[in-house]
Amino acid sequence: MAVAGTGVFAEILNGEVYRYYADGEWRVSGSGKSVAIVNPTTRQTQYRVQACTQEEVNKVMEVAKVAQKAWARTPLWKRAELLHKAAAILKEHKDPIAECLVKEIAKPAKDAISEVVRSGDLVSYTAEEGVRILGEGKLLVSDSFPGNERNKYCLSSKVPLGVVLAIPPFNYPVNLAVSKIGPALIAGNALVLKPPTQGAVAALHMVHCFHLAGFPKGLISCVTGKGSEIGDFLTMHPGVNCISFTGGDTGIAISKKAGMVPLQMELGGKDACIVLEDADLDLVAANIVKGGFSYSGQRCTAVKVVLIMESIADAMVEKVKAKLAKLKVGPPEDDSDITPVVTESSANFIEGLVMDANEKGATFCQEYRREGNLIWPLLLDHVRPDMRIAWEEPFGPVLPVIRINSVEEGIHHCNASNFGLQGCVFTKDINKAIMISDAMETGTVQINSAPARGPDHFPFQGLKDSGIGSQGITNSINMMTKVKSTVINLPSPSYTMG
Ligand SMILES: NC(=O)C1=CN([C@@H]2O[C@H](COP(=O)(O)OP(=O)(O)OC[C@H]3O[C@@H](n4cnc5c(N)ncnc54)[C@H](OP(=O)(O)O)[C@@H]3O)[C@@H](O)[C@H]2O)C=CC1
Ligand SMILES: O=C(O)[C@H](O)COP(=O)(O)O
Repeated sequence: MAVAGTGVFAEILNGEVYRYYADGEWRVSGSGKSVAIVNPTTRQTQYRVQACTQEEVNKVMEVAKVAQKAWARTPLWKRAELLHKAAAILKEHKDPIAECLVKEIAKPAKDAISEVVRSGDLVSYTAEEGVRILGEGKLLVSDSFPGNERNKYCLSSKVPLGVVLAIPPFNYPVNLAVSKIGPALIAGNALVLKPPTQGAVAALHMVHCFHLAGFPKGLISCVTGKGSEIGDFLTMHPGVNCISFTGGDTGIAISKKAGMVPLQMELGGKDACIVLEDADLDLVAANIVKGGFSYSGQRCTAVKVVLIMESIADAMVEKVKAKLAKLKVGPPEDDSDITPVVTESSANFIEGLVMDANEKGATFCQEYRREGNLIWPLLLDHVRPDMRIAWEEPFGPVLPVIRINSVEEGIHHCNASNFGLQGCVFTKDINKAIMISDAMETGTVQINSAPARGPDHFPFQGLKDSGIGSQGITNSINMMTKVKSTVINLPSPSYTMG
């Protein structure tokens, strides 16, 4: 397994501390401080990154603004060419980047590799999509509006915003970074990345792939440091023209602090899985286990509450229990299905929800078991709305089952949530499925499959507290542009072929 910080990546490491990236160079912060990244499995410090200063952020923003002007004059095909290069380098070096994901966020080795490959594919698709949708504009003629002659032509096109600030979360520090970086760059913007602390080194390796591809100096920067320390300075910086954020309710706070800039927010979720009496229970069980427990439930699109008709609940619970018993629990290096959650505080939060459910009488389908940050998969049955886990997002391998006696009850619970990211419904009746999908107040509804963001060109959006705007490659590109109109005024009306 290629080692992080070696080979082509050697220059990003300065002794024990990874450098930050600014003005086309790998640098050591003047703060003289660094941030520890604790391996969730060993609970020992694995890596360290720079704690960048506000002065360094100011410099990065200044340089980004200048670089962006030159970049906006770079032909679309050249922008796309560089993105394809970066994608290829990313995939070529998937092993050391995947190793960082294993060590920083305890992502199972196989999932870590697929995150990097998926990211390369996302960057390439973005390059192609950007050339298509940014290569065309709109022509409007004045006489389509009542009272006008055809003496005005309006040419409108999509132009860059300026400097995009990208802030991805720990659970996809590469994929949810490039899902912002690619669209920003193809649209002609500069990009400042603030990676999550847990996942920062994987992100720095990813940034180096863009550096190796030959992007202009200063166009891409990556500043590291705790979000709680440097985050507000970044999101309220006057040099920022757009913020693309993925994470928890931090995003809600950011949306209240940010200036007059476009916001793309992908936040938490409480994705409901509604199961009707005619559902294929083997399909349901497989999707509940995959959807609820992949990456130990640390996915915003994870199944977070099962709303199942009472008459089939016992049978479904038995099937899920049998599958959960077969999951491998252990370190990410061994490709375990269930690995330690990302931090001790996360594990403590999950435990709090479990204890609350226990005090209020939920049925434990397995013994609750935790060793350090490792929590064994747990299905809680007969969960009631007075239990915190009915509403809160554990972001861990714990799944509540609420038994319902009507579809309306299921839809009501789904819509009573403050979240509105995704949901899913299992039934053989497609008419019912469509009606339920229409009734669920979520950005996406999956019919007969667990929620998922991928494939990455699908629109992906959260309603209510789950987000602002829409991701997915095309929507992200469009969101990172604004419209410019140029109106040609003719001396007199002119009608072609007239
Ligand atoms: N909708 C979606 O697609 C996703 C949603 N999520 C949600 O995020 C949560 C877990 O992810 P997690 O990474 O812990 O989320 P957080 O909101 O804690 O962090 C997300 C990012 O924001 C940064 N950050 C923290 N504080 C600030 C601040 N004041 N200003 C600017 N940036 C800041 C973090 O940096 P640092 O790490 O240094 O604190 C990190 O890079 C869950 O609620 C989950 O549902 C997660 C992934 C995807
Ligand atoms: O942030 C997340 O958790 C991701 O958006 C989920 O992506 P996935 O559904 O493709 O795992």
